[in-house]
Amino acid sequence: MGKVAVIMGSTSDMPVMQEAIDILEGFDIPVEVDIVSAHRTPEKLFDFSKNAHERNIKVIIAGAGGAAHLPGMVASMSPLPVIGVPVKSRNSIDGWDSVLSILQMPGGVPVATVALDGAKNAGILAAQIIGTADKCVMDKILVYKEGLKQKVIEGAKSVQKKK
Ligand SMILES: Nc1c(C(=O)O)ncn1[C@@H]1O[C@H](COP(=O)(O)O)[C@@H](O)[C@H]1O
Repeated sequence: MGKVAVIMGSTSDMPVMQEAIDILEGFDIPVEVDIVSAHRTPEKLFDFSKNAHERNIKVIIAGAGGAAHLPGMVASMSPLPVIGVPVKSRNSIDGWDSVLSILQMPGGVPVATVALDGAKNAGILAAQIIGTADKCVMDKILVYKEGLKQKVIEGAKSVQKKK
């Protein structure tokens, strides 16, 4: 099965990005985790982006805060789908700096951007992409979605009883 790479600009992003890792591990998808910064480790960014598709990585999740150039720069150099996670870092402008840096990509270089601190959805989206070529993962996603539905149905029942 193909791997998902979860990269982030700093170790300080880890509490947010861990949610993507947890989701992927829950679906038994192999995950590779690393710290890569467009600003601070540009050579590593170049090497990672140019070679990821040769290492059985199928999707890249990239999270960063502030002037979050990491996801877009990875997308500029890699042929793989890139999911961007805007992280609300310390000293951020309420997270808007990160959201807009990741979301507003020029035509031709897409980054699938999730919500602010939305690493959980990034993990689910990556799993769904892997699931298109792996029936085992697809079955687990169907079970996951059924679980979401049942939770709402049970929640509705408990509210109705209280009426
Ligand atoms: N946005 C970027 C990039 C990048 O885009 O390459 N590298 C680090 N950062 C971000 O800087 C914030 C503060 O980092 P520190 O906590 O290390 O000072 C983090 O949210 C990180 O993602």
